[in-house]
Amino acid sequence: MRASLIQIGADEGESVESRRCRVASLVRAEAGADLVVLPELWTTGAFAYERFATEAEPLDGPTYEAMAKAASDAGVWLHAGSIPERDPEGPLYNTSLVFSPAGELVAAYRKIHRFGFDKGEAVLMGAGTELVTVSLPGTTVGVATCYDLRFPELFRGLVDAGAETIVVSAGWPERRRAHWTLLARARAVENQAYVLACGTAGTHAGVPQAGHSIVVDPWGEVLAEAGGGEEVLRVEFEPAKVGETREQFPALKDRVLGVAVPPRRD
Ligand SMILES: O=C(O)CCC(=O)C(=O)O
Repeated sequence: MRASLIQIGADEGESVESRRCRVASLVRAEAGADLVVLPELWTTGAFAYERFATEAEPLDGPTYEAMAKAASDAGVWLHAGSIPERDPEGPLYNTSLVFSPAGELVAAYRKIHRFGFDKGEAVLMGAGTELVTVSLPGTTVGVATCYDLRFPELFRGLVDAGAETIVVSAGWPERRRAHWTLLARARAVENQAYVLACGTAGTHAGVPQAGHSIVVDPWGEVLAEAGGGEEVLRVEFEPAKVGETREQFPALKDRVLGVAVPPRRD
């Protein structure tokens, strides 16, 4: 399976409309790949909080239109990263969109773990409540977004739902780059799954981005890793390796569920 992770920047000097056109061309240029992945909130930048409301769009808005067309023009499965979604009946959501090679929207995932503690996304957006998987030929893909990477139970839930490849779309800051790499590898090892994690480049809203998009195999080996700037990270991987790894080293079968938790003593 050939995957291309398009690590772009979300610089304020570029309008959202021209970035959308640029990203659509980059996706089209990946014709021949099976799966193309974009980062989190690439229209606005994940830290450009004041732009979430002004640039929010309905699920079938301009980013949907452009990405559906780019996916079908290129004939690829496209994880189009996330948009600030405006739900007419609710709050904003940080929503990832996945398109088939025919340009149909096959999944929308509202980020479950919102980042920012008492500010930013955590207060400006609503939390998703549903795990999302998508069946691609040869592998089932689980969908996660940025801060979700810190929550192993979400990934285990995706594995329980059949995920063998987990795509993480992110806008991870440079300051915690070491966590990004470590957590991507940890999630791959503990779930014996491929992890394809696509971040952003450059700086937006004054926050330098880590870049370093990464693809990790089910044994925890790094198959490919980007640098810090804009880059298309291309990788070829073998989905059957998930089943082989799980069979040869069947740690997932040794899970002990429902262990009693003692009361806290503090
Ligand atoms: O967990 C982190 O360090 C970064 C998370 C983040 O930037 C996000 O979810 O937007």
